[in-house]
This record gives sequence, structure tokens and C-alpha cells, in this order.
Amino acid sequence: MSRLRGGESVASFEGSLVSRSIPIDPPSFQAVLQAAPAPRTVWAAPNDASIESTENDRDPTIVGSGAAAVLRADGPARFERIRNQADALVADSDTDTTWAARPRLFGGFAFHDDHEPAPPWTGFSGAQFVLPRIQITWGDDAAWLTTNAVGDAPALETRIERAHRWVSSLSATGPTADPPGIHHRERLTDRSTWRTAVTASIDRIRAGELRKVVLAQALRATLDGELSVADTLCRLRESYPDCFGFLVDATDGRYFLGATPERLVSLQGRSVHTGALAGTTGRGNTPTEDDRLARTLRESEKNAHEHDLVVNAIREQLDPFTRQITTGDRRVRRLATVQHLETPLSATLARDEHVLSLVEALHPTPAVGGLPPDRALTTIRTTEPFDRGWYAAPVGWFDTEGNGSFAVALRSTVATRDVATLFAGVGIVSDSDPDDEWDEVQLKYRPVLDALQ
Ligand SMILES: C=C(O[C@@H]1C=C(C(=O)O)C=C[C@H]1O)C(=O)O
Repeated sequence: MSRLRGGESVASFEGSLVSRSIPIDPPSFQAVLQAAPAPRTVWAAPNDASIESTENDRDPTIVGSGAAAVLRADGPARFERIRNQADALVADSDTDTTWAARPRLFGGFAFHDDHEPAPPWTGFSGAQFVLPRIQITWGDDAAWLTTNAVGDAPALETRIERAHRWVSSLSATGPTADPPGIHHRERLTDRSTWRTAVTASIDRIRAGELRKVVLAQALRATLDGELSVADTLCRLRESYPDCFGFLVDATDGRYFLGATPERLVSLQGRSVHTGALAGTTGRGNTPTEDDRLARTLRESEKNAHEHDLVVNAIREQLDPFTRQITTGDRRVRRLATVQHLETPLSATLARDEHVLSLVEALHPTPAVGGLPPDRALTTIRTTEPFDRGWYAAPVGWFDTEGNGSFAVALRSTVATRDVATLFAGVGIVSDSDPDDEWDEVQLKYRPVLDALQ
């Protein structure tokens, strides 16, 4: 475990990161996740060929177990503080791993700079990253076992053998329990409060004070049975295979998990992939109705405006870092419960950068914050009657060289064994309709609600 000295920004580790890995027969994702000792971390990459990637940067699926080091930070400087702690940890690191199996730190950040870890976010700092003791990585048709430690290389050789025996002993498919079921739902935002808030934001947009703001709602679901994190994530993976599945364990019986369609940024070497995801409609009951909804979404001026604001802001935020930015074609991204407008963007960095610098520059994009950013964030803070915590904030991983992959933590829940709090939001622009936006929020709760009942 890491030792923190003199406050969170200065980390001192007794030695550097050591890491060993071996190829293994691919075990069952669910069985590993079910059996892995805490804290568990999950990064499940999309199985979507349409997500742009180069040969090398295909994002793998990884389950982490245990903690060889934990980095934490708070406040507006949390991105830089995590970066400094990580630099101290990886200086002189000793790894024998292949590219896919390399050690990574998994975690994320709170949405707001002034995040307080109050319920339901107890245990969640402003930022937390875990270097797992054991990492299982699934690539396209291979898998690896990696063991990580801080300054303890000899013990690693024995640990990797023990971990290998453990993984090999897991049965091919894990047990699948029924979903826990929901016996009570409590809205933290009611319809009339929502109408008032959305109308007030629209008035401010029409008065020229704001251009866009993303307002969210929260829903507290009391569960009938006990939540199984592994089963819930597997159900989300099945229904949303082209989303990013994630799990963050706050180490006190609270988990943040979800399956989000939105990539924030991925960096490999100097190659950057990101995208704008904004503008939403539902799914039809028939293919014809589905296509009609998609066409209406594509042709809607309101959605085009909402979407363009995001594309332009991402381009501006990336501009200082890049030599060249390419904006791909806008398309409709069809998920099980909604359809979104999506534009992929790729760029080449002008110089080497750590992925956390890009994460900090991009968060929050106007897909989840708004424009101008400061006014939108103040509006969110003063309007929403709950703390967003880590919802709509960056979650992902980075490696010892500053490569990494981050998603925007949407379609998610912060949960204990018996209560799950869900969040979902919508972009408000001048011609938004409060009731349509209410309906859109309900659609965005569906991925997690369906996985729970
Ligand atoms: C804020 C959410 O989604 C974001 C808002 C969208 C919109 O307003 O159309 C679409 C996708 C996401 O960028 C959410 O899912 O909670």
C-alpha cells in the first residue's frame, strides 16, 4: 500500500513499481469478477468495430483485484496531484510485461472541483486511482495475468504462481443470480421542480447568459435482494456490448458502476481519439419506426445545435495540444434504449503529453457540463438538489508512460448492497421542452434499472 506523506499531493512509495505478467488461458470474466478479492476494478472496452482504433490501441477488458497502491486527491488540482503521485510511483519501474498486460492505474475523478464525499458518495475522494495487485487482461483472443507490487520483486514470482493457480481453478462460467429487484423508488427531483429548473435555464439561455447547460436528475432505488456487482456488470455488458463498462470500488462497501457510451479521450503515444456524443431520441418498436426516429434526430435543428456546441468545444479544448485534429462524419449511434448523435474526433499531439492533461482539459465537455463552462457549472451546482459525485466525470486508466483511456461516467449508479442511486441528465438549449427532457432522462435511467430488476 502506498504511504502518503505531507498531504495528498506528495506521495512517497517504499520503492518503485514492479510488475510481472504471463499469458494465460482466457478465464470467464464473470467468474474472475465474482471471485476477485477487494478492491475490484473493471474496465470493459467496447466490442464495437466502429469505434476508431489503431492496431495497438484496441482497448482491452481488464479486471483488477486488490491494491498494490492507492492514489487519492481532492480539489481543483486533483488531476495534477494524481499525476505527481503516479510519477513518483512509476519512476524506475521494473516491468517485464507485454503491451496489453502492462500495469495500469484504474480510477476516476469527481465531477465538481469542490466535491465532498457525503452520502451516497461516502468513501469517494475527489480522485482515486488503484494499482491492482492482480490484473487479468482480455485481448482479442488472448489473456494475461499481471501481478504488481511496490518495491517487492522477489515476492512477485511466488505471487504470480499462486494467482495463476487461483485463476485456473475458477469454473468456466460464474454463477448468475437473479437481479436483486427494486422494491421502492424515490425521485430526488420531482416533475414540478424539474419544470421550474429547466424553464429558468431556458430563460437564461434566451437572455444570452448561457448557451447550454446539462441538468441531471437522481433516483434512489431500494433493492429487494442483495446487489451482486459482478452480475449487474455482466448484465450491463450483455445489453450494452459497445459501451465502456466500469467499476470503481470505494473500499467501504460502496461501488460506482455503469456502462457508458461516451468516450472522453484515449491516448496512445501521440495519437488521440475522442468524440462528441450529444442529441438524443428513443428507440422505435419496429425497424421502420427506429429509422424514422433516427432521421428526425439527424434532421433536428435543436439537436444539431446542441451537438455542434460539443464538437466545437472539444476542438477548442484540444487545440493547444495538437498538431492536427480530424473531425469524422456525424452519425447516429443506436443503443438498446436510446439513439444519439455522435461525431468521432481524432488528433495527433504536437508533443508528448500525459493522458491526464487531456482529461483535465476536456472535463467537463458541454455534453455533460455546458457553455460557457463556468456559468454552466454554477448553474448545475445551484440547481441540482443532490451531489453529482463521480457521475458524468472521467473514469478510466493510465499506464506508466502516460497512455490511457477515459470514458464519461454516464448510465451509472453508486450503490451499496441494498441501495442504488442513479443519475441521468440532458442538455438544455433555447428550444428545449421541459417535458420532453424529462422523458429523455427516464430513458437514460433504463440501462441500470433494467440490470437491477
Ligand atoms: C448526461 C447524459 O448524457 C449526455 C447527454 C446527451 C444529450 O443531452 O443528448 C447525450 C449523451 C450524453 O452526452 C446522461 O446520460 O446522463
